[in-house]
Amino acid sequence: MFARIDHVGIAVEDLDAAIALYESTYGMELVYREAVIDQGVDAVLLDVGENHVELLSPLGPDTPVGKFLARKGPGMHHIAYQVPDIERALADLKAAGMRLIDEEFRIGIRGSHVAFLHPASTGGVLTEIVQPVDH
Ligand SMILES: CC[C@@H](C(=O)O)C(=O)SCCNC(=O)CCNC(=O)[C@H](O)C(C)(C)COP(=O)(O)OP(=O)(O)OC[C@H]1O[C@@H](n2cnc3c(N)ncnc32)[C@H](O)[C@@H]1OP(=O)(O)O
Ligand SMILES: [Co+2]
Repeated sequence: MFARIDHVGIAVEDLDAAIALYESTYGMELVYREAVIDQGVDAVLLDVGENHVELLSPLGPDTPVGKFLARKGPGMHHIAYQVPDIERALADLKAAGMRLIDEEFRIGIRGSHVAFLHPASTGGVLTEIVQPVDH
């Protein structure tokens, strides 16, 4: 079902400080930045080979990442798998008994089509599926 890991999402308090760590210390290249209002985050993508690290800082306390930071502090927030057909993947995952947060895809970073599975049905890992769009 999953083609590959698309990105790992990491919740941070201070986006610019985190970018400095990943760029200067790890030598990763920042390739994209966007405030994704629908998800309540300011987000960046950094290249790691063919995959990405996605750094996320909340646009407010009552957002998924804002609540996560208040509860757990900074750290790994989600894993995202690439799928070739997100509507098909959502139907298959629902049929397999997975708890979907999103019954239909939403628009994620860089215009990608994204949807989340609830951590209660994934062994505690917030899981995103992503169908990238061509640029
Ligand atoms: C940049 C855009 C996009 C992309 O293109 O890549 C993104 O990645 S956006 C990323 C931010 N958006 C989201 O996370 C959307 C999906 N998340 C949600 O809808 C919610 O966060 C949630 C998972 C449904 C939880 O919301 P809520 O129930 O309101 O939060 P609580 O704080 O009450 O927690 C309930 C329950 O869930 C556990 N939890 C919460 N977040 C995570 C997490 N990231 N990983 C694992 N578990 C998580 C939390 O610990 C609670 O557990 P219990 O205490 O056992 O009930
Ligand atoms: Co993500």
